[in-house]
Amino acid sequence: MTTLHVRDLVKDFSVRTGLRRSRLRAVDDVSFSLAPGRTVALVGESGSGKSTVARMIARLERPTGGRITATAADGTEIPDRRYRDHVQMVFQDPFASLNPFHTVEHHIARPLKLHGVTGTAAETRERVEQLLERVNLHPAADIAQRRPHELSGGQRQRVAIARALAPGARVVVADEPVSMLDVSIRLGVLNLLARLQREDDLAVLYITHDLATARHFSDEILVMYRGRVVERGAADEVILHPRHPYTRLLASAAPNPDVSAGRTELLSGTRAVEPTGPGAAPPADSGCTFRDRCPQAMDVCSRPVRDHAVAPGHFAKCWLYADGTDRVDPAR
Ligand SMILES: Nc1ncnc2c1ncn2[C@@H]1O[C@H](COP(=O)(O)OP(=O)(O)OP(=O)(O)O)[C@@H](O)[C@H]1O
Repeated sequence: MTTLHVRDLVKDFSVRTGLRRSRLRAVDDVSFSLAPGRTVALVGESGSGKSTVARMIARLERPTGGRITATAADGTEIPDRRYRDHVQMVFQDPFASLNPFHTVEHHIARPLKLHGVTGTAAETRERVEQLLERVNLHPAADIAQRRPHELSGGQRQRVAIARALAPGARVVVADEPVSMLDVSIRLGVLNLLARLQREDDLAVLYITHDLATARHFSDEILVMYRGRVVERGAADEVILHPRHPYTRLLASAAPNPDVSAGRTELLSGTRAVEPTGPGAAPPADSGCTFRDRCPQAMDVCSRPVRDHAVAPGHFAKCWLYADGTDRVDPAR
């Protein structure tokens, strides 16, 4: 059992605008925990900082500030050298994440050997086949000898998932794991992740644009806008009763997220309300980052805003709720 703790995470990038260099705060003071058996969804439009959070968790980017730690069931911190045994990533693009020159077996055997999971060649081969069976790739012995171009996108993503599990990972960060796949196979891959999570009690961070699958596959949702988590709470609560004006805008731009309404709607995804580009984020601590687009902006919104409780376990980083009441939805 491994729990991931993300505390006060900040990432600044240096960006060139013409001849000048400026600082872009891509991730601004983000904190959350990923507990065993739980899925947290990180949602938001393009450029909100979701992938940067994922890349820092996967240690592909170094944080400018804050801390990411993993702890074992007894609360002791996992040492740096063992962090990658516990925390693994599934990337968006199954075509780019597998090396076209290597077989499936090579891709999965490598982490098994690197992380000391298996010793002999026979052991490794057996474990590779077990992992392929677990992700429903049959016949495993045959799939193991194929190269990525001989597999469909969905099969490749299953290989990527098997590879992530190979070191015995307990925390899986899935960054838009189905957005590049054919709509008809997305649900199968998400259901696979959900099953593996249940079986192994994994902690999963599911990064997506899609509010419908975020609601269906996660326990908790964090909504990011321009680097900040602007709303967080239980998945149903955030989707059915969004409080931050940005979440409301996202929800209104999304197809009906009622999962029972049917598979087509569940899979159709949300469109970005408006892409945010480099340099779009105002300087840190200069008030609400959404105020220039917010239909309910007030003078006070230029002042730094903290999380305000809007319901038990449900928070919005919004001045509308500063006095503890919901001025927008008084019925609740
Ligand atoms: N290496 C980099 N150098 C400079 N700016 C970067 C770099 N990586 C990301 N950014 C910027 O940081 C911001 C957040 O990007 P990020 O990719 O994390 O967003 P995202 O929410 O994951 O978007 P998408 O859904 O499109 O992947 C964007 O403005 C992006 O242009």
